[in-house]
Amino acid sequence: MDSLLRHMVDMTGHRDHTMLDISVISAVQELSGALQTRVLAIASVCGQRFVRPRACIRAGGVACPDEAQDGSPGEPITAFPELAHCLDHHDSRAEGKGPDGLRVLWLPIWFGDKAATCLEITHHGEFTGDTIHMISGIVSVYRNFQNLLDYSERDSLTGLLNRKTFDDQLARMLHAPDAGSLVPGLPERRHHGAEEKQWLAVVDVDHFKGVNDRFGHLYGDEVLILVANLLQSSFRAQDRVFRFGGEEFVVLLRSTTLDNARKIIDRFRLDVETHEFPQVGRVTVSVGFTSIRAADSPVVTLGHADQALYFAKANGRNRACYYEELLANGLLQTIATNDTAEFF
Ligand SMILES: Nc1nc2c(ncn2[C@@H]2O[C@H](COP(=O)(O)OP(=O)(O)OP(=O)(O)O)[C@@H](O)[C@H]2O)c(=O)[nH]1
Repeated sequence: MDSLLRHMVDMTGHRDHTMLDISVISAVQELSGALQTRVLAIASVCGQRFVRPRACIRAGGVACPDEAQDGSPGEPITAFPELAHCLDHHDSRAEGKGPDGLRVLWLPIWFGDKAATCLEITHHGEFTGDTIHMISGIVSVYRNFQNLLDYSERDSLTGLLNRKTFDDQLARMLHAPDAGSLVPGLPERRHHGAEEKQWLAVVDVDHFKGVNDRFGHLYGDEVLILVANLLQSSFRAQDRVFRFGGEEFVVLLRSTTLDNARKIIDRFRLDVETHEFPQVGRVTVSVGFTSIRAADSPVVTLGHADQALYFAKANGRNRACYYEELLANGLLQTIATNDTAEFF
């Protein structure tokens, strides 16, 4: 009992998903006497489900697969038939027996009808009812705590990531390889001769004050929610979309060429322009975007995209402007930036 309490205190003391994962698998590993415990991430890429280990503990040591080393979405779900069946039937757990006689228990972490995470426990012998009961209890605490962490990282109106998580996500993106091109069975998206980079785009709703003034804040909020939905459907799963506050959004685009970044951003701009917003009608957005260089601080990169955004605003709105191009054409000038200055 002491040991269980100690683990509960440890699990609920973290404010970071990776540390929470490690403390959960440490608890399960020790309390169930398992051979191996893993946290598996379940992701859907181009309609296919993949399973990727996010954290793993084996024989007393923690080994955490590093995103920087492993950009692949993982193994296809077909390699885990019992888990696939369990997910399809919304079951709380699945058990399997390996060719070596080892028993495996999978416990998906359900949020409504979605499970993006699963615990996998490998054991010498059969799992007793008591062990399953104890692990299920830990999974419930894990789920509640993951929920709390998610809540603190997301904007309550749109459900997008909030500003607080931006620096962390930017660092992850800079250090992770191109996940999209590593999907097994799918053609690589690389373009011969064209350089793939990471991109940052700042999106701002045009004349949004006018929307609030004419239709009221409730309709203004509705516009923000619909723009957030269009952002999420326009960009890929490996990109990241944030609401920075007010009517301003930021997108991190992972590993693509300038031509593609332009196309994706412009397709989104057009999606907004052609969307029929209830009551409000037509809404447009302006976008400023720039390439992300590891040498630049987040503040400098945001400043560049922001300069391009202001250019778009000052030159007709409802357009996407590329910072480096404006600079090369003499339409913008480099601004000496104090790295510690707050742009937003
Ligand atoms: N409904 C709603 N309005 C918000 C929210 N956050 C900020 N706003 C409003 O967004 C408006 C932003 O207006 P401005 O910064 O003047 O910009 P704009 O009218 O969009 O004009 P341009 O950006 O120059 O095209 C302000 O009226 C804010 O009150 C929110 O969460 N909900």
